[in-house]
Amino acid sequence: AVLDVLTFPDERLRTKAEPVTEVNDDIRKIVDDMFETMYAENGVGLAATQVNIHKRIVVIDVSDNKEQSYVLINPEIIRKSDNIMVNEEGCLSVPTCYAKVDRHTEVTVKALDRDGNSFELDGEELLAICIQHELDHLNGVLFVDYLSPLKRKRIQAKLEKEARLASRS
Ligand SMILES: O=C(O)C[C@@H](Cc1ccccc1)C(=O)SCC(=O)c1ccccc1
Ligand SMILES: [Zn+2]
Repeated sequence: AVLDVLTFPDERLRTKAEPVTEVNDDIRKIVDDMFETMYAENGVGLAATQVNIHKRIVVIDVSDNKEQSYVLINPEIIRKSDNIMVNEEGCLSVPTCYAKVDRHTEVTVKALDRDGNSFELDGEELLAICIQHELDHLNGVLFVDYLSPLKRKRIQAKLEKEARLASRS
């Protein structure tokens, strides 16, 4: 099922997700729903926090033919490059807003897959950015937190105004 994505400044996006204790069919159903939601929203990643499920689960597919998808359960970054790159980021939970964010150019993440097997994934460029962006979500961190308070306020005001207008129509 396509799930509802929480939007900033919804406080539930600030929840710290809990580790998954057992990778079972319930977890696999959440993973399937998260992929369906991510593809429906044209995202390249999605964290369970964004669909109000506070478990450490992330789905990613940065491929352009939807052939290279990853499931990251209880993900941890175990290596990251010293060099940093700046990219304009968006977020399915902060619609219509984009801003420059610093990220490590390369990261290695250790996680469990959908069968509960441990694996390591080495990401560069967009995959590295996405891994860092999604793991932030699991810790209640949004890319707008890296901006100046003034910029963050402007984004909050813009989204709250859009939400008011949307609720009236
Ligand atoms: O809100 C999310 O977590 C999804 C978000 C993750 C993200 C990945 C990489 C950079 C910034 C944010 C997105 O998928 S936003 C859509 C997007 O960034 C993108 C879509 C198509 C091609 C390339 C990037
Ligand atoms: Zn996001």
